[in-house]
Amino acid sequence: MNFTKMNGLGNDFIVVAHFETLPTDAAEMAKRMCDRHFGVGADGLVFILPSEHADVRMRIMNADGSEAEQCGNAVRCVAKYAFDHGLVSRTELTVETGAGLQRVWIETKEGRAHRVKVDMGAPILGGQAIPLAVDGEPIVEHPIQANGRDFCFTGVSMGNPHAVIFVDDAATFEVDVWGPPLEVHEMFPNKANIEFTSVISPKEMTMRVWERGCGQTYACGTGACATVVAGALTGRTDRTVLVHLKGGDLHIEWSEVDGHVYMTGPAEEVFTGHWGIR
Ligand SMILES: N[C@H](CCC[C@H](N)C(=O)O)C(=O)O
Repeated sequence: MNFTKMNGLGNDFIVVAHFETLPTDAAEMAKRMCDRHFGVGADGLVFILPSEHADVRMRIMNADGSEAEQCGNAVRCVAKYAFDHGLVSRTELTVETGAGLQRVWIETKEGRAHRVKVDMGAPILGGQAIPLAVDGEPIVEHPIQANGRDFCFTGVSMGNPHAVIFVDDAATFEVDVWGPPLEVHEMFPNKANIEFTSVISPKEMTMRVWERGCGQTYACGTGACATVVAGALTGRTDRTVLVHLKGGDLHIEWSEVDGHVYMTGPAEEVFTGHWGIR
């Protein structure tokens, strides 16, 4: 099976584009192929499929075999793949995801997709919709305890669940210690992606992330969107913010016009390969 290895700011994916529908063993494929010792190695396995409603459809499996509703970095990679490999000929396209229909705008460089802007839709802020084990809207700075330590989180869904926790210095925070117990906390019926964020200024933040089904990743597009929404909801930031991630920067705008969150960042193709013995 041929695949293409891509990433968005180091959040890396194995991209497969020749299936008509999701393979029945997609979860097992993801676990084997994403393994960084016995497989190709990646945060996720991404399928580009035909769509009746959009130019292409994306379905994404996390490295643990769970399917995610949405993935911002992967949408940028899918858009780049579709443009560079001729699935679409326009620099404006739509990608169908588990969160709905994403409008995408591609900026090219030397004839290839370079930076991609995605309309990630409106954030979902209701407790039951995220989902959280508490109701209300929005859920802002809500107390939560993990392994005896007290935190406060703001709940945001971009189609997938996020808990944004503001800390003094995200770049040095012990993500691998506190991410795991929070990911599976009973507050999150479908588990959650956990963002640890520090504010540099109203227009700049640093974020690190423990992703549901993957662990700490170099970047999380939906997480960066959730982080800016939480920053604005808590009065810490404006609605247009540059988010510094481990793998690089994302430009995020939570529009006051349509209430949608717009994410702009790079997408990269690194190599192609063949899975299985020829
Ligand atoms: N692990 C996430 C999916 C990938 C999200 C992230 N890689 C992004 O760029 O948005 C989840 O289970 O919701």
